[in-house]
Amino acid sequence: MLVTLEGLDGTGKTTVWDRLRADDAVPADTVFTREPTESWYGEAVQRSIDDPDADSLAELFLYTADHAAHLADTVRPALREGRLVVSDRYSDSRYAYQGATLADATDLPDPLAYVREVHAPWTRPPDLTVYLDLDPETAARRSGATNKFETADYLADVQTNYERLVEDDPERFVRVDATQSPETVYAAVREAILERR
Ligand SMILES: Nc1ncnc2c1ncn2[C@@H]1O[C@H](COP(=O)(O)OP(=O)(O)O)[C@@H](O)[C@H]1O
Ligand SMILES: Cc1cn([C@H]2C[C@H](O)[C@@H](COP(=O)(O)OP(=O)(O)O)O2)c(=O)[nH]c1=O
Repeated sequence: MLVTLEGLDGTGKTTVWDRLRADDAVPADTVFTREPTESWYGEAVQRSIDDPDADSLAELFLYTADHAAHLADTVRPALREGRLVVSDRYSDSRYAYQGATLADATDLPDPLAYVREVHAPWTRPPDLTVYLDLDPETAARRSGATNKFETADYLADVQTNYERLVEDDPERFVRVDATQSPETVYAAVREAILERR
């Protein structure tokens, strides 16, 4: 089963992901992974994140290349072995974030739909996506605004895109209110994952 953690920067995804790793109720052979990855593709993505002048379309394809390699070398092999895979960010991050960036930078009529179309023929959709729901102002504050994506204005557009993704696929998503304490958020995520397994 493929579980993904999604939400704006600063919503607590990595906090939850770390706690899951230490949870005895989670199968010991679970694969914990993330996007951007630690590979050289992920390093190329990181260079683009750090470049305020990066071309938005080029950036989409860097993230997408990282996703393709991640699927081939980590996600698909683990799923073939019947293991649980938990990814801190996955393709919905591209649909939501690059959907927002490309809306500003290009004349694409529906950037979110375009990014989904690019993925559709070859990606592996998650079985369950936990969406950590938080207002853009708190998200920007918690994330410390350390990169170009972490401004409340931009995150508001990203949030609108996430809402559209949830609306289009309500059965895949479980929404968790990320304004709650870390303990309460974790308990809700844990229950959602263990229930579906
Ligand atoms: N439920 C929560 N309430 C308040 N602060 C939180 C909560 N979860 C995480 N944090 C804090 O918010 C910051 C961002 O958390 P992090 O897990 O790195 O988010 P993300 O991976 O979604 O960017 C960290 O300082 C973390 O300790
Ligand atoms: C995976 C992914 C991340 N991002 C962005 C979101 C983050 O601002 C940045 C780095 O991701 P990440 O390291 O997960 O940030 P955080 O822990 O703060 O949530 O890359 C995209 O724009 N598209 C993508 O496909």
